[in-house]
Amino acid sequence: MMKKGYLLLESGQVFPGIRVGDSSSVMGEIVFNTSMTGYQEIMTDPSYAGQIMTFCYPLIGNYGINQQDNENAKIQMQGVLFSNLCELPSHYQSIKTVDQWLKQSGIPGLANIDTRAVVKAVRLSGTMKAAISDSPDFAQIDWNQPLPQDMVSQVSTDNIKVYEGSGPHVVLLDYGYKKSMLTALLDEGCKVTVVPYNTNSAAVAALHPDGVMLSNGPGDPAQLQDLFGEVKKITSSYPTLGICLGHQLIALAYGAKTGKLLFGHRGANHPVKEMVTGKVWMTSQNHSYVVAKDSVDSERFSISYLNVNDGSVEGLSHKKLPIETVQFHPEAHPGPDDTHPVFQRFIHMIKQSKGEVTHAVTY
Ligand SMILES: NC(=O)CC[C@H](N)C(=O)O
Repeated sequence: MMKKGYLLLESGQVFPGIRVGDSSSVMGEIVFNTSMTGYQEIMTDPSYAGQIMTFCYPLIGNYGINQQDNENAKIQMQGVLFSNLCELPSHYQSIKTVDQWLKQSGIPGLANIDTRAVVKAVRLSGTMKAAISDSPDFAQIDWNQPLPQDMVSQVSTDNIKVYEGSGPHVVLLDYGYKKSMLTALLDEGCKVTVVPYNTNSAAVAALHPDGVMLSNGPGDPAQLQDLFGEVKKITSSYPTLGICLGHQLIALAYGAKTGKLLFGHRGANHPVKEMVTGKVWMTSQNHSYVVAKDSVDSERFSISYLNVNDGSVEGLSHKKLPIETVQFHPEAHPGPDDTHPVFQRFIHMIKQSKGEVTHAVTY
């Protein structure tokens, strides 16, 4: 029998639904994603740790869950909200339903939620605390309870992992990396060494990298200030690519500030303008925080990409050192991979620094 459940928002609204997945009650920060495809990739993106995620697209689960599309071994989000969740998927690669997967993973969800109304509430009040509960009683929730903190240490790897390749050696600092970032580097022939998020500059140097990449990850980048000093040392020593949280950390390490958007950018069609060419690319995004434009030291960095919708900073380029950063996700999954050349230009930058190529990067 279908069991009732409720989504409660800190702003006071209560939305009835049907319990799916695990039967636990949770609190998290409510966010929404507008992608029309890629629910398995979204649900396994570690940057959602601590959050309750709302799927705007009304039909989820139709092609089931397969063995290929996970971006991380686990679902890291606190909970998930659906409008219409498919119970009978149809796809030759499907091995289970979304509901079965959530149950096995211990993650609670709600289906039959009026997700359009939820998204309108979040757009109005911003990301806020939310709870998934068996009861609609607002007073039973301890709204003062702090949201999960220090999530990067929970989603990062504990040990070093090496992926062989014949090309440049890239050390990937793992703040909760998506598998597709690793795959993008391996597809370009790189050897990749994945290291824990708090690996210091001496330990990175001992691995003799040709370049370093700083991954995406959950939470507020400004709370990771203990890492800024080492991030600055590492990134000033090797050609660097920073993606999403990695981009934010590099900006902070060089003295810029970050702020929080009202409800963030989460979806697969966020337009960004590449400043060098004037071209607009469609990008995949998942973030709440942004680098404050006025805080960027223009002597050192140029803004390489801007968001077309709200003018926010989407990328930085160091004027002297080989450091490139992007707020969007060039690895896609889900979403368009039109910005995959970001990885190719990173590798070009590595080859330039080794003297293997002399011509300038092409756009
Ligand atoms: N995908 C990411 O790396 C997200 C970065 C950061 N947690 C934010 O929300 O802005």
